[in-house]
Amino acid sequence: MNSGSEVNQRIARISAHLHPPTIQMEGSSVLSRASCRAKGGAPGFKVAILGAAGGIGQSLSMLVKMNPLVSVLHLYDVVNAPGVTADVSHMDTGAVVRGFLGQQQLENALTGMDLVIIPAGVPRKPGMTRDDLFKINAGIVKTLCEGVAKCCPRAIVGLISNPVNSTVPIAAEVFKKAGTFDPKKLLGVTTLDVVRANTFVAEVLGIDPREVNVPVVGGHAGVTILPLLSQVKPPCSFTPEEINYLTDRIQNGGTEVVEAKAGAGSATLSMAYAAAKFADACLRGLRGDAGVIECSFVTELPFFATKVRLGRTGAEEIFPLGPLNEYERAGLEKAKKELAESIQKGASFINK
Ligand SMILES: NC(=O)C1=CN([C@@H]2O[C@H](COP(=O)(O)OP(=O)(O)OC[C@H]3O[C@@H](n4cnc5c(N)ncnc54)[C@H](O)[C@@H]3O)[C@@H](O)[C@H]2O)C=CC1
Ligand SMILES: O=C([O-])CC(=O)C(=O)O
Repeated sequence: MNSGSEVNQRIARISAHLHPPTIQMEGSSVLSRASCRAKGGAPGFKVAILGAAGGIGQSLSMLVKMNPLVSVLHLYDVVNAPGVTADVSHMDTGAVVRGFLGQQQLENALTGMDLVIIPAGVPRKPGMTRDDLFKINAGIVKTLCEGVAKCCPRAIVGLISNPVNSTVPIAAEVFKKAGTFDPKKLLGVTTLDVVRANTFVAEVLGIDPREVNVPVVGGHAGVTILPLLSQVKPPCSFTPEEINYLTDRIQNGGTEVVEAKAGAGSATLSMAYAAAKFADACLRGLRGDAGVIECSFVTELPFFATKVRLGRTGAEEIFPLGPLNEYERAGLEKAKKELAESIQKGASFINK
């Protein structure tokens, strides 16, 4: 007969096999990475996602884990990081995944990163504007960017947290204060506006969205989102009704999702897809690929989403808007006015 303690020991041994310690949570006592032969270190880039357990963060973590350019993926959140890390780490793709939970692990999450994507923060509910999120998200972005300034000041930062028109200026001021500001490295993620514009234009034209490229400039809220329908590729023309319909749908795409979700948040899946595209473009730029061109909210001009060329040092070239028609020029004036207020609001949050 086995004694009770022998049985317990056998159960412990068996369960150690059933639950091998592969969840690489920072500071976890059950970890024994040292006992594994894999040491990481494969060629590739190191990417951190801050807010990885959220609606965007989870899908984005999965998509970034699938990117062959990524060798190390750090998943940070203030809740549920262990679960998401365990889950994503079982995918048989190259990137080594490590999880980080809570503020005391932020610095370890950020150290050595090449690219930091930030979808941390609260999303909208029906009836809210993106600006209504400022109160909560401004402080979250400030804290996370202070971490970036301290631990990976040379990383490219892709800011998703809303209101982007104000959170990017907040990040810029945090980096300026820390003496680490590099305008090439700070980008607001507006890719979802381009993704939506491509989809809606393709629908109107009856063509494949993968063949369409719509530049969307300005900012990321309402009238500040300015699709340049006169510069669509492949070249095409629209009726005035089509232009009104498309401009309105692209500018209000976020609200369309918020209302359809009826209180359960805002766009997460299409946003994760867009952010994964954005991250891939940044990494191709860092690798030195030629001709990586994306629309993104940059801090020069100052603060404006426009076409940029991504390279080894970030947004290396900012393209002019190109010829605008009268409709677009009027839209630009409206966008500039609202943008100026949002930028000012973000900057003065830091320089109060
Ligand atoms: N730029 C864009 O095009 C888009 C931006 N967004 C914005 O992205 C943000 C996130 O949206 P969802 O993922 O749907 O929200 P969510 O609520 O599902 O997830 C947010 C995550 O952030 C985490 N978080 C909160 N405070 C944090 C902190 N101090 N440090 C680290 N993580 C923290 C939460 O624990 C949560 O897991 C929102 O502000 C939303 O408005 C959403 C869609 C598109
Ligand atoms: O609309 C929102 O609140 C989320 C967002 O930025 C978008 O979907 O474009």
